[in-house]
Amino acid sequence: MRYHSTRGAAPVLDFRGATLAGLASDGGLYVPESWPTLTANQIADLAGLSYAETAVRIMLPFVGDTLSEEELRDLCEQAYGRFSHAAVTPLVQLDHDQWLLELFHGPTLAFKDVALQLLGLLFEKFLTGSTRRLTIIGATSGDTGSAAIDAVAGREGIDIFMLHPAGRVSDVQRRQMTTVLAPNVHNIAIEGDFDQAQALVKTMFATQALADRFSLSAVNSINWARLMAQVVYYFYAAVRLGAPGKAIAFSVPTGNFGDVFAGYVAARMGLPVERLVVATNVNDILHRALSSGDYSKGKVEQTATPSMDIQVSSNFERLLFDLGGRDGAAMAAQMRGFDASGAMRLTNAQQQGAAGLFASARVDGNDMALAMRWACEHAGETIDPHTAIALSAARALDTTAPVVTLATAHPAKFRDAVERATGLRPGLPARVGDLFDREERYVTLPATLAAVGDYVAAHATPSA
Ligand SMILES: Cc1ncc(COP(=O)(O)O)c(C=O)c1O
Ligand SMILES: N[C@@H](CCOP(=O)(O)O)C(=O)O
Repeated sequence: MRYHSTRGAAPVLDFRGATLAGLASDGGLYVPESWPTLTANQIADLAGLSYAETAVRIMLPFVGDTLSEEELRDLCEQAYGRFSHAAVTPLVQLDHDQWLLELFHGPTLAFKDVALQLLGLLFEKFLTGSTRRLTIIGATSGDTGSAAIDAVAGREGIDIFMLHPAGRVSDVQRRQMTTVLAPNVHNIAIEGDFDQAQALVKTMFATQALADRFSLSAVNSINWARLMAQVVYYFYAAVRLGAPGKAIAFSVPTGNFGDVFAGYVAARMGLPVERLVVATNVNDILHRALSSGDYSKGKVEQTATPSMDIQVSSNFERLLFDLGGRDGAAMAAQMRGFDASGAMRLTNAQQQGAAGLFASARVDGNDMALAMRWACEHAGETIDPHTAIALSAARALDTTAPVVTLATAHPAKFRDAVERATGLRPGLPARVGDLFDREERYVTLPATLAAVGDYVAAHATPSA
């Protein structure tokens, strides 16, 4: 399998190259040259397989010849062996047609572990026997940071620099990052919001002085391997609910558009997906884009769902590229316009293409709290605020298909918000039980390339 940049001007790479590069050198995002498809029989054959084996079947075509099937199986078994639930991503029934897909049974209690546990192992595998070192630069609104740090802490040949917006992540989220004291882990609180952190990461990739000296890589969902691993759970859940004989709808709490784009990939691969609901909080740029074609930035509002306090959704570019006829030059021009003005209009092809599969909803704090209370009172489930945003949208969806809400974080990560809405304060699971007794280490820096770039240059190890 070959990977092309959405902006058409970066080298075409294989899976290993795209994984190690993270972001394409022209500022675009790598996408597979075509979507592999599964027949109805191949989808039916997934029934009863373990999560790790399902992952091998779904990911093998994307990996191409960069790993053998046995090597991929070994990595999947290691990655998903660290989850605390035997089903890895279990389904929980809430109502006759409403389901939760619990994605938070990994080491850091959010859906990011599903992909990042595997990505850490892929980095290690691809670096074995090479003198190349990786300098990973990432931005987090709370969950990617801890999952990425857990996946690479202490690994040979890797330094990780993780930028989070100071004061805008929950205490549990911050401590899950800043109490990891391995020497290759560098936490930076930036004086700004997530969009500024993400923009800084992309600017550092484009800064020659850094790119020439360090082999930069990404752990955010700009890295294709992240999304590839997330496609798996759409198949795993849908097959358990009757696919390929039945179409399933998914409601996805959305910020950077990575998780829901993985659902789009599953649909392109042949999974019968009735609808993908893009559920946003009041930072609703994606809801406006999908409902009216207006993709224009507003100011980032701070909410009880901090991981979704995002206005610029990196992976939306992948969708627009695919729906717009895969024209790299046109995509580059559209993104240049957006970077310059903070706004763009979707083309007719992009808007109509999206309308065939996606629905969207903007859910405010009040409806989020109502959904949390409904889950508690109706089904005895305590859910986190991000999941509640998607559940609220799922319950409003007009469909006869089963609706699966992606439960993206453990409620204990957002204990204050859960308590405010339901009166219940979730306890921290045993695996992170001593979080508040651990020492923290991080620096706080202004959100400028000069400050953060200098810090990275001073603390990273140059690549051989
Ligand atoms: C708990 C939680 N839910 C939802 C999201 C949004 O997912 P995405 O950025 O893939 O759209 C995030 C952040 O990525 C998150 O941490
Ligand atoms: N919500 C994310 C933001 C980064 O998203 P990613 O999926 O692109 O890594 C977070 O929690 O950090």
